[in-house]
Amino acid sequence: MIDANVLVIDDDDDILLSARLFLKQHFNQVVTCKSPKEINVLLSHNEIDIILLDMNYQKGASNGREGLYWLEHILSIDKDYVVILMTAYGNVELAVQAIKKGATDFILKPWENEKLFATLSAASRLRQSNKKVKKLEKIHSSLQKDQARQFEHIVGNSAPIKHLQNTLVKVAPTDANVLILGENGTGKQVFAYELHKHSLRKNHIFMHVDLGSLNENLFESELFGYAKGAFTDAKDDKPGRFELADGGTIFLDEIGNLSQPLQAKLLSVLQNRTVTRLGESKERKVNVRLITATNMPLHEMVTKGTFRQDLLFRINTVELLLPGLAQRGEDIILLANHFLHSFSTKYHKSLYKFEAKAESLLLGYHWPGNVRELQHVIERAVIMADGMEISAGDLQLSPQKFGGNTIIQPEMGLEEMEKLMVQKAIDKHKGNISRAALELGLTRAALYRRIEKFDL
Ligand SMILES: Nc1ncnc2c1ncn2[C@@H]1O[C@H](COP(=O)(O)OP(=O)(O)OP(=O)(O)O)[C@@H](O)[C@H]1O
Repeated sequence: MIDANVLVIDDDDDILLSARLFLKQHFNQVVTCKSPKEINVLLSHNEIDIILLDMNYQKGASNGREGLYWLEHILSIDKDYVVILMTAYGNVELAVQAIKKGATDFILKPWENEKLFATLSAASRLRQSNKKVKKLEKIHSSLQKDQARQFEHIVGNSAPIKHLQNTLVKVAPTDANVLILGENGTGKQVFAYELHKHSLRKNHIFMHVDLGSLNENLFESELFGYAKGAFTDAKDDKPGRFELADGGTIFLDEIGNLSQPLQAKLLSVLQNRTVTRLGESKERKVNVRLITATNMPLHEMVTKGTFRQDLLFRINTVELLLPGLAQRGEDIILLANHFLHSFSTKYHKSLYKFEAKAESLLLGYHWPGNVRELQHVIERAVIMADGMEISAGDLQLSPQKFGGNTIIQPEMGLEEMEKLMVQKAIDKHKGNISRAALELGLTRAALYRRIEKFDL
């Protein structure tokens, strides 16, 4: 039994009866009707997959014009309907014309049952694959929407973030290969997606591949695909991520984790702009924009010989270095408020601000896990908090967790803490105001104002 529903439209009762008797043995559901005028109602009430359509309805008519008219009508309702026309010998040319207009096939009357079955089962396979494609298109577009929602925009007002955003706007539409460097949780993925969103490929796919999660065996089959029979489990042909990303952007995350042999394989794909599926010799052209990211020191790794210099040169036409959160002082409260509002909505709370003590704590913390850690801290605090404000206690940041040799304590006031951070940055950079300002996420002028204010 084939899992497809067939609609047969013909003005001849005998034809309808014999079609129904035969098709019922092979197809899920068979609906018949005498007049094409009922098409709208029938299609809106039944899940029809295949339509078997006669070409002439009015008495004595043989020019097939009605069939063409109803064919167009059906395809205007949904272009993915599979329509098969029924025609007498003399009308074969007309049937060919109908195929040009979008019919899938035609069958000659009187039909042989075997031929009718073969035509309809091929049609049902086509319908199934049309449905699959539609479903995948839907998944794709909803994934893209999800991604867009998840990374609505880059939150940040500090000098380094503004500088990065300026660079991003210039680089995004160029198709240049971009390497994003930065510690864990600094927003490398957010920036990669933002680059895609501002590129000329924005309406195509953004394919994120976490290279860190692919072992030596999976790397090639996942990235370049395989042919049926290439290995024991290869039951079907499968395109790799590069082919799937064709026309769009491929984001290779954790590129610093690649072993030397895999670096060589990747380099050859990037140089030739073609991939070869495992078990095949055919080279397939791929047109992708490449963005890579890592938290590993790639330049140092090149010096040590653990990362190929030629691969680095291939991927780093433009480099973006994302600063750690602790070096973007100004952004901490901005991001914290951003997360506060989104988690408040998610957990149906009416929290709208942080108590002053809580803000001081956030500013003084070391943030080794960067923005991701801040996001988790705020999520937990929103869940724990009572009332309208997040208190210092809700944050659950213990003094021991404050990094380095800092002497910042949670009970300090905001001003005191700010003064200490400014002093620390100036000491660390041995009085170099530009570098200290960059670390604090301030302009030089803003840092000078604070130096004056705190009499440093
Ligand atoms: N500037 C930002 N604005 C808004 N959200 C941000 C920003 N930076 C990071 N985030 C959020 O912080 C989390 C971590 O960011 P992301 O995954 O991009 O970091 P990453 O550097 O790619 O991390 P990893 O190296 O661990 O893969 C994400 O949930 C992201 O949405």
